[in-house]
Amino acid sequence: MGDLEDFDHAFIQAPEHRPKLALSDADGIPTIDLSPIFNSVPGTDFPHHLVQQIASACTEWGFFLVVNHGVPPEKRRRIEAAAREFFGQSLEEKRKVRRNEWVVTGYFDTELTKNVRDWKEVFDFVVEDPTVIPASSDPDDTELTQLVNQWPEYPPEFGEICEGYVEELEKLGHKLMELIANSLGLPGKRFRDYFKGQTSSVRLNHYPLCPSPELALGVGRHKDPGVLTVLAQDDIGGLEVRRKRDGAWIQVKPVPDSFVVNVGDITQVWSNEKYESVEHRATVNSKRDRYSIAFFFYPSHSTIVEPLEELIGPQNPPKYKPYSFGKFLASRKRSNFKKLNVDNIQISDFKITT
Ligand SMILES: O=C(O)CCC(=O)C(=O)O
Ligand SMILES: [Fe+2]
Repeated sequence: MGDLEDFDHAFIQAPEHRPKLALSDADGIPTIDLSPIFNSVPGTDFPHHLVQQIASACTEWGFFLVVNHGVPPEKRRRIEAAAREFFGQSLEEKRKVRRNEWVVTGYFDTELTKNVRDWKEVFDFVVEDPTVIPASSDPDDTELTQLVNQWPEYPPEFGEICEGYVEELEKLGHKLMELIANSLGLPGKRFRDYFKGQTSSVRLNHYPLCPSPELALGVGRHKDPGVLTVLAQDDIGGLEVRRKRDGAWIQVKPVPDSFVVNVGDITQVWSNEKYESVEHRATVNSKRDRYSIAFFFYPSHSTIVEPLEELIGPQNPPKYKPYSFGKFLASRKRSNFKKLNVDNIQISDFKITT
């Protein structure tokens, strides 16, 4: 991206999607203190007030911040430093671990979100190495394939640092899902088995300085397709969330040592829309570049995603048809390369319309 001379038209958002000065909502995105979960007796439900906070954050915003989350600060600092070292290299070096048609992990700097280019460069890795997913999106094809990581030579120990971070994020992800389960009136371990053979991944984002931040976005508006996303953002700011109440874009102010959590599309389906996956985007700026690290918590490829049976009934019929998460992933992966001029597969494709 650094080799851009003039402002490339591929990055220009349609006027209605260009970032305006986002509102800040003083009592906006809630901050939730997770310390009670480390003090509660294993095997018992979490304190009622904590579960209540999760329920209202998920219902009203689909987004919340967590503090006292149990992730050791040094593990976060190490991966943040490693990301800076990695992205600080020449494009030639970074492209040595470039994503390609066969290896979907590694470095990538030409992502399109809704067919407009994002002002960013990323490095992706999978949590389970290898990760098993279907070879194709064809429902009759039972062949599987493996996603493997590719690690750069520099900085040294990059792979170990990333793995050390993810180990902690996975623990946090499970805790958050226990809280979400309780908040839906379900037992804490309700979601656990879906993650055996998880397809989770991590994306290191770098948003370079942008000469025309009013025309482009670091990431265009989108929803996350997984169960849950846990984001570490630096102190620059730029993440914006669509407020459910009125559709206004609200900034998520950086809070040191916090993580931003949002529920993804799978949680929307599982909860039969009690919780919704909310649109978000990232703006860029011309003064300071920005970094973030997203942990995408995804279930096993064999998961059939559908509204949970405990949450549906005659008064609350299922709003979605079951779909295979593996086939969904395979279809997304294919569209990354073919760049067909159609939207990615979405959960709305499985919505039951009455
Ligand atoms: O970097 C950010 O603030 C948001 C990133 C994001 O939404 C994503 O990677 O899915
Ligand atoms: Fe996202």
